[in-house]
Amino acid sequence: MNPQSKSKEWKLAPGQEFRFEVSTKSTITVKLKSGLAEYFGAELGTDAQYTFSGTNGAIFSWQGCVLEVSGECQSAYVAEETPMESYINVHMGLQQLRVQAHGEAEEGSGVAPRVMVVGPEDSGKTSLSRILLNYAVRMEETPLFVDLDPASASVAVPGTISATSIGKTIDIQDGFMGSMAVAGSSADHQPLVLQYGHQDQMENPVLFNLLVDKLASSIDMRLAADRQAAASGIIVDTHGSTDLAKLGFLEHAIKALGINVLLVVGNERMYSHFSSRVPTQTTVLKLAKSGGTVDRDANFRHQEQSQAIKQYFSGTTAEPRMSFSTVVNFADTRVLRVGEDAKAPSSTLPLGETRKLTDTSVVDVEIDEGLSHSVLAVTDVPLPNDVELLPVSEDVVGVQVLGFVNVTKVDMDKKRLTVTSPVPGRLPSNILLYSHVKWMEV
Ligand SMILES: Nc1ncnc2c1ncn2[C@@H]1O[C@H](COP(=O)(O)OP(=O)(O)OP(=O)(O)O)[C@@H](O)[C@H]1O
Repeated sequence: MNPQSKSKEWKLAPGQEFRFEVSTKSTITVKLKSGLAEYFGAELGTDAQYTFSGTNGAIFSWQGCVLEVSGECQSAYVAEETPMESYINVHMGLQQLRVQAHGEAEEGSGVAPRVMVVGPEDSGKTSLSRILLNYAVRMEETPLFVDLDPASASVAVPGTISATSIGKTIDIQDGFMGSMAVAGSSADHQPLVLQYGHQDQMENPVLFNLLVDKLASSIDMRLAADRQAAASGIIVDTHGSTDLAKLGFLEHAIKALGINVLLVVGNERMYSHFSSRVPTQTTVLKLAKSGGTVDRDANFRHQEQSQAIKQYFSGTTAEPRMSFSTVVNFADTRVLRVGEDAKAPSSTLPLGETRKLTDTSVVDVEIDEGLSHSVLAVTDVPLPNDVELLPVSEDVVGVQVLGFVNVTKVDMDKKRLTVTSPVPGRLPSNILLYSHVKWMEV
């Protein structure tokens, strides 16, 4: 531990990095006094000051700089060794592909980089994705960020997968969600978000892979309509695991998303595994893990997830947002869930009835207190003419999510639900998609 309570100057020589850990109970402020520096690839402004709380981070300088840091860090030090040279080399290789793809975009024949970052937990995959996206944006590219990690969804709430066009560097303080808040409501920049409803792919592997396929075809459609954006390529962040059972999800996604560059961070075994399994057109590169990455325990991860959901409903430090309460009658609302009852043992079925449900069947969720604090997805799925019928699974599975609501009250006497939403007014549809993710404002 190296507690830093007072304001202190940190001098970085070229190629050095200031690493810090700040608990959720304290806040630090960082100012760039002189020179140039970047936070996971996004340049720090000279007049700006940045605050961090409940975060581990690193400020790197290619040219050298002086930083002024005030507040208490759990740990703070300057590192001389970083993998940034190898990361910028990867960026330059990707940028060459983009330049060729832009040149050929008119004919539509350029092969843009479709990059996936894989590796163990806490190996720095999200940080590397962020660096590569920021470097691309600084070259005036508009890459698509694809987040396939439902446990620590960066762009939306946990339990989802998404694809987002990155048109400006990722917000230094507030991360991907901060960038989303600023991106506003321009349709082309709206993230494509699909509700999975679990944080672990193993909960419903069939559904997870199906959602990846649906996301991949939505991405293809979006990029087919914008060849310049297509030439900027995609960068895919993934869940961290070396578990063989989970590598199959990555192999599936590599094929579905047409990945042509696979970056394996900090794991020889995964590198060897994928080298012999990816399609021939996919280049597999091995990259070192940064010595700065911090192993987060379950408690820290839980706090980060709560923080992400809070950010969704209440905005970011830079752009706080109001949330609005809406009351809906049970009778006017359907909460649908995909697949789970398929796991009920056959013995629980009525005599003579055979199982008809599959992992992607749509089932009604009974509205009762069990829904309290649930984070439900808002859709525009139409209700069938006969209200007794369930919407067909094609309408529900992989449908683009419009937003989320948080169930704050279930009134069983009055048969009413109170939900909060970052958007005022009535819900666009009375069909909500269930998730196991729960959250309560504290
Ligand atoms: N160079 C660095 N210096 C200090 N902290 C860092 C550095 N690189 C990454 N971190 C921190 O280490 C933690 C793990 O990094 P990151 O989230 O990028 O890993 P990951 O592999 O994506 O994790 P996951 O297991 O969730 O997939 C994060 O808190 C991140 O902010």
